[in-house]
Amino acid sequence: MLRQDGTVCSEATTPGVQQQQLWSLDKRQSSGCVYSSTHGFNPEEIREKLQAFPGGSIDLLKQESGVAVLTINNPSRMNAFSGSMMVDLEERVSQLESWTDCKGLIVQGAAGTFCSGSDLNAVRAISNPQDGMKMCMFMQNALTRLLRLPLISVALVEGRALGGGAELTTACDFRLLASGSVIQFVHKHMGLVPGWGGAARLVRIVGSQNALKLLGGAVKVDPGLGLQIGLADGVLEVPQAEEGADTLLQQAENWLSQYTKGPAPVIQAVKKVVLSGRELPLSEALRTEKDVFGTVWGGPANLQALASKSKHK
Ligand SMILES: CC[C@@H](C(=O)O)C(=O)SCCNC(=O)CCNC(=O)[C@H](O)C(C)(C)COP(=O)(O)OP(=O)(O)OC[C@H]1O[C@@H](n2cnc3c(N)ncnc32)[C@H](O)[C@@H]1OP(=O)(O)O
Repeated sequence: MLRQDGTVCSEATTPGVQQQQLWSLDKRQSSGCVYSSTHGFNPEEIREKLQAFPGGSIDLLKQESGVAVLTINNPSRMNAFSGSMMVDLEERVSQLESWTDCKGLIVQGAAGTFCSGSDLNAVRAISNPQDGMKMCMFMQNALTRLLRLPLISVALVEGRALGGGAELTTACDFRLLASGSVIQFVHKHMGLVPGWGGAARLVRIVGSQNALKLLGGAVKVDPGLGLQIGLADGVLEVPQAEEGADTLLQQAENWLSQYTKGPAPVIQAVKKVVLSGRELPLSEALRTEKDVFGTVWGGPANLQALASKSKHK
């Protein structure tokens, strides 16, 4: 399925799907539409419905460094996702898919907290099964595309990441937790289970036993537990008021820089080969790795490295 920006959405990412359905290499990016018209999914229809629930924004800052910052910005609602913010998120992901110099992404919340999930006012208004499923498919598409961006992403969790907010953290490659923060899959308290893809991704991050505990017990994951089970990849200290201390965002950028140092095409290729290794059956993953290898072999970065090595006789 061809999106407006020319990228291709796969019909489905079922095992055995051909590599070109997962991404179009000439577009140098992965695509991640899980649902399309064949699943009865009409994105225009759900976008219109979601736009009826305004409030807040998803702000994107693309930096010269190749690292972007995406901010969930609805502080009066603890950064809960209004309907219009869900549409905003899809748009920002499309912008990132078209950013050829991308290397990294930090996802954060505004005003000292991460995200408290869906806006409950919107949830009440679309609580019928049909609309709920459409919102679910819309957000699964958006978050799958987010995770499949050819860059290295990290969720910077300060304060609380609840419900859909907890699911959003799993749609990033890594999670950095500020001291005192909590990730909590509160869905059970709502008589729900994750619907934005958070359960499927959580099992792949922490394993099915830990995922069952976190979902079944609506467990509050603090930085210590997060490190212990692998949901947290690092813990950041909330800076005191003293002058000159690095902000949490600066700390997160410093942490991420160890993985985004180098030419953008090489960083993008690294993410693509890991993506295919994670999502494709072995033979297809090997073929994809060969294709991605071909995009960097003999490329500028490779030739420059060879030239510099040739001096070390
Ligand atoms: C697929 C998952 C998805 C879904 O099923 O669609 C979900 O995510 S369901 C929603 C899951 N989220 C929650 O259940 C969290 C609800 N919020 C809270 O539990 C608390 O607000 C808090 C986040 C723990 C913060 O508590 P506290 O510090 O006491 O502040 P307040 O509760 O007073 O919140 C301040 C302000 O923010 C509003 N708020 C907070 N969360 C949401 C939300 N998810 N939707 C809408 N509004 C939210 C809260 O109502 C307060 O507003 P005012 O009363 O107008 O001040």
